[in-house]
This record gives sequence, C-alpha cells and structure tokens, in this order.
Amino acid sequence: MAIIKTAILQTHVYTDKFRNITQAAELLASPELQGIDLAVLPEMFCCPYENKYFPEYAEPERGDTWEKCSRLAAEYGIYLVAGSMPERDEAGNIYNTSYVFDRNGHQSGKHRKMHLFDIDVKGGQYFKESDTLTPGDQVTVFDTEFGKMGLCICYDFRFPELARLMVDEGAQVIIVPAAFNMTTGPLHWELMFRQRAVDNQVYTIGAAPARDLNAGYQSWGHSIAADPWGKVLMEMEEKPDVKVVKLDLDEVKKVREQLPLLKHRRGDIYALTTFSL
Ligand SMILES: NC(=O)CCC(=O)C(=O)O
Repeated sequence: MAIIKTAILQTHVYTDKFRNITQAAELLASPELQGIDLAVLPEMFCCPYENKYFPEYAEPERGDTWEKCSRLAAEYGIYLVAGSMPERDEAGNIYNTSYVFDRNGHQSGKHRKMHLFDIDVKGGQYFKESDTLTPGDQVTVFDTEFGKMGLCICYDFRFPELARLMVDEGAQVIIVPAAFNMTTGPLHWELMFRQRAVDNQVYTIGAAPARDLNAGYQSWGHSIAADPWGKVLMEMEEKPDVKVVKLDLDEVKKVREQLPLLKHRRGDIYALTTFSL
C-alpha cells in the first residue's frame, strides 16, 4: 500500500520575501505536520503575484530562497514542492519556476511555467505575465519513492495536452502550485482539478496563496485535492490554512483497472503528440 501523506499549505504572501519562508518553516515545524511525506506550497509563495515584483524578487537557481527550501526538505525529511518563485537565468530572463526537493534536500525536479497567463476578461481579470516572464518549454515529471509525479504551474493546468503528456510519462499524481483569480476561480478552479483527475485517473493537488484583499491580485485560494475518480477530497476556503490529505496510489491502480480509459485510447486514430498550431 502506497499512502502519501501530503500537506497543502495555503499561505499568506507577505511583501517581505523571507517572512514567507519563515512562515513555511513554522508551518512545517507544527505538530500536525510531523510524519508527512510531501508538502506543497503555492505559486509565487514568496513574491506578491504582480509583474512589478517579479524582477525585484527574482533569484538564480540555488539562490537564497532555493537554499532555504532545500534545507527545509532535508530538515523534515520530506519531498517539498516549493510552490513557485521568480527565477533569473544567466541571460537575465525571468521564469515562474517551481523547484522540487527530495527527502535529502536535493533538487529532484524543476518546472518553468510553460503557458504564460496573459488574459483580458472584459469587466474582470487582466494579467499579462509575458510583460516580465519568459515561458519554459519542458514537461516536468519527477521521481519519488512512491512513483512519478507531474508538476505544472497554474495556467499550465488549463491545457489538457500537458497533463496527458505527464501521465504518458508515468505520473500518478499531478501537483499544481497555482493562484487563480476572482473572475475565473469560482467557475473553473474546482472543475479543472476534477476534470484533469477524471480524464487522467490521477490525484490532482492545487496549492494557492490565501486571499489578501490589500494585494494587487486577489487569489481565489481554495487549495484543493481531487482523487482519480474526480471526487474532491479537500477544498479550503480563501483564508490561510493547512490540510493534510492521504493519497493512496492503489486507488490509481484500481481506477485504471476498473475503468481502463488510458488503455482504451485509440492512439491509432488520434495521435496525442506535441503539435504545432
Ligand atoms: N497565475 C495564473 O496562472 C492564474 C491562472 C488563472 O487564474 C486562470 O484562470 O487560468
């Protein structure tokens, strides 16, 4: 039986970068989180989600924030999906990047958001990540002692092709640091996590920042876990919160055996490979 005790941390995002890391450290030290296997932080957990902050808060890989997250993973002997943070490469490009650390604090995964969040909904949410960010171009699946997990960031998860590529690479859980907004969140957030879970027969995990009414961008919050049947195991409200969910990978196996969607695909007719538009 492979049960993964997974903590989802819906944290407040402070403008003081290091307060955000201290907050994560304090939560990981709390008695309720002892014995967990995996912890997941939100998208931009250490940087307010606004274009003006991304260049200012950006750090290279192995920078201070990376280092502190690596130490936390090693200290608590957990897998840590360190939400996401702005990463600056040597050429000066900035990415929205999620690092994964294993139980020894070694980096075991890295995903650069591939689909930049550029939307303009009349009377609703406007955002243009491409004003400051550069997109990544790699599908990310990382290894754990439990099996493979897929990783993408927020808007990435809207693209079903990406989730399917992760599943084709063996993912049984898809983890999504995310920060949906007040326009799309109410209608699409839960639906998306349930739908990707059903289509791909995986657990889906979304970790969002808590809503801050004083922030420039209002996060929908509602961090969530759905099982491979599409059932919501846990969904938070908008305030800071931490919940532990148990992911049973035998369930993935059972669902895939009893309702063999992945086997019944007609790959001879529809080739789900990367395509150009
Ligand atoms: N940070 C994001 O990518 C937000 C995505 C979002 O809100 C959406 O509707 O998609």
